[in-house]
Amino acid sequence: MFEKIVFLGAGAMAEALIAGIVKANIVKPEQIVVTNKSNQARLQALASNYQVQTTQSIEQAVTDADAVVFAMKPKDIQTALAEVRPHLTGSQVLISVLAGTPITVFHDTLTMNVPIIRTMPNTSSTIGYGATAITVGEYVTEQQLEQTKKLFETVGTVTVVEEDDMHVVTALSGSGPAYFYYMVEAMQEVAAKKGLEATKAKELIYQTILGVAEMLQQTEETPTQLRKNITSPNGVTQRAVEALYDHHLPETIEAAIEAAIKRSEELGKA
Ligand SMILES: NC(=O)C1=CN([C@@H]2O[C@H](COP(=O)(O)OP(=O)(O)OC[C@H]3O[C@@H](n4cnc5c(N)ncnc54)[C@H](OP(=O)(O)O)[C@@H]3O)[C@@H](O)[C@H]2O)C=CC1
Ligand SMILES: O=C(O)[C@@H]1CCC=N1
Repeated sequence: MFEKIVFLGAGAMAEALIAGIVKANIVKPEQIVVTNKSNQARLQALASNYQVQTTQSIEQAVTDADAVVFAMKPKDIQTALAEVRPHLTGSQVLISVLAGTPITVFHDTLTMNVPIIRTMPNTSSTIGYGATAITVGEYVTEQQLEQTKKLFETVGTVTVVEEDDMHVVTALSGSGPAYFYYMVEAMQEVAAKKGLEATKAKELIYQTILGVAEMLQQTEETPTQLRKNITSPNGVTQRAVEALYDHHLPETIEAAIEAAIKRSEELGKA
């Protein structure tokens, strides 16, 4: 495994990965170094919560690292690459979690033959249930690829994809958790309107969504069949599903995914 992993960026996604990696105990917290642009309080919070190292010095962070994770917003990548470039020795693998941003942006900006692995994780990595897609750039060694896969496997599943598929992947699994949270929010709001106690609604809804995920994973059934199993002819579910259809659920989902893909493409061109 990597001896020293550096996170450039200390936001939500960095924390999700750090939390999962530390919990999985595959590298020790002291082998993880985190830095950001300026928010000292944020670094202190991560150090205190996960016992990781923090620094404001890019040089100190990057020079002897063997993996450098780029976890800033896409708009900040050019500045970050300019800061990192003088400290690249050729032995670090660069791992990007940036939405939209193609591997060519790294190569073109750095004008160096550095190994780059582009990933699209999601925040469920925090608890080891992440879904990470990865795509491998030129110059990546077999060992660097295996180590990177292993790293992300400690926080969930890893799916290797073509770089062209990264936009749709981002729309499905990168942003995907937000769609389900939104649905849970809406269900909780209706439950409240109907007068069901919030703790009871929460218990029922959370267990329902967990059960759905496990049924999809554990049974051999398709989602269509699983849905049909619940839908008694002329029963309660049928009415609900018809209402979802009448309110254009499939088109709504498609519109959301198309909008996400479009934004991912825009970020890639920016
Ligand atoms: N959140 C998510 O669910 C997912 C996010 N991603 C990707 O992860 C990346 C980060 O997203 P997220 O964590 O949500 O964003 P946040 O805004 O929460 O965090 C961004 C972090 O980047 C830091 N930063 C900015 N510029 C630099 C720099 N030059 N060098 C080092 N650090 C810098 C910021 O520091 P400071 O606070 O000091 O300004 C901050 O810690 C994005 O590219 C996003 O596309 C990918 C998959 C899922
Ligand atoms: O919203 C975003 O841009 C990032 C990418 C996937 C999830 N969050």
